Amino acid sequence: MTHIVVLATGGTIASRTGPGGASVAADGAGALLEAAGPDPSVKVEPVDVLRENSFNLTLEDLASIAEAVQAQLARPEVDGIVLTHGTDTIEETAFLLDLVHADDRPVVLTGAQIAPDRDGSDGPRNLRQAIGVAAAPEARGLGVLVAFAGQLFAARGLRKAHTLLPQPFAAQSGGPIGQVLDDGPLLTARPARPEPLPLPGPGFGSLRVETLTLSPGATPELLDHLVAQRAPGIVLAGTGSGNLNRGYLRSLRAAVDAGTVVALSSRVPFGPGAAIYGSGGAVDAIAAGAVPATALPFPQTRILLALLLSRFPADVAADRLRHRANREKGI
Ligand SMILES: NC(=O)C[C@H](N)C(=O)O
Repeated sequence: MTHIVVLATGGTIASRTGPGGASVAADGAGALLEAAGPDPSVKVEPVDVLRENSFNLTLEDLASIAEAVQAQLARPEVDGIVLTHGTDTIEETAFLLDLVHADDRPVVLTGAQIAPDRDGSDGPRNLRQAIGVAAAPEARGLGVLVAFAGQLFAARGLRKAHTLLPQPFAAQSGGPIGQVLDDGPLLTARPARPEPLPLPGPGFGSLRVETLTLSPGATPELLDHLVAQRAPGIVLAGTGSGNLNRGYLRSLRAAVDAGTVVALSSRVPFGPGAAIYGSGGAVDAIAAGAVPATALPFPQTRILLALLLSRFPADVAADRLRHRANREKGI
């Protein structure tokens, strides 16, 4: 019988209302499976990894989740993995798992927008559907996926695009790769996937890789501060297709000279970055030494940069980032 492991990490799918009325992660994998109901065609094994709302997760937690997934994939009897997770940062965890995934067996993330003790909870159905995807032969070889509200997304390019709607997710470019029906996935696309990277290095959990978002009047003082603190990596979420402003350029040059890897991304949720503008825009930022990351959303650019910096010296990490985060290079 197909054997699926369900790893639980918390999130709204596991949250219960506390005495003050606020929702907090509480349920473990066993309770989630009980709520989802039995599927006689699949053997499902519950495993608890963490019990956190995903806004509390650290890079160290993400590394632990990656290790937990690897430990399950090391078991030949396991056919697929489901990971339950808060929706706030599912795009980061799913992407990290996808970057290091070197296996045909599916890893499918899911969660909920409405907690199990609130009216209309979507968790049990999402979990049942995610198990159906993880058990489906056609999901093999697709890497790490997110099954949510009847749709299936590739991890790469995923965005949480709505705070509260039952379907909070969207793809940065394109759309979902299929639907999730109650009897399994209906695929309409196959995600292109680059070669897997090594698992996070020992320093990953404590790496200071920060994101700065550009906006009218934004000053480079926070960038200067991070460089003074010796942050090894910074992601700039520029306006539009990845623009800074004239006042940022000098600090950016100083950051790059100090050995900080600065990735240039965009604060816009959809569409690729592009080097079009001078006068403080992306053309000048790249000339000043920022590494363009045009084909990834900025939260995922940060995860890729942190993973690379945990494994390679800064110059190699910058080079790899350039090759892996730009659509001109294929993916
Ligand atoms: N819907 C959710 O899961 C959101 C929740 N705040 C979390 O990410 O843990």
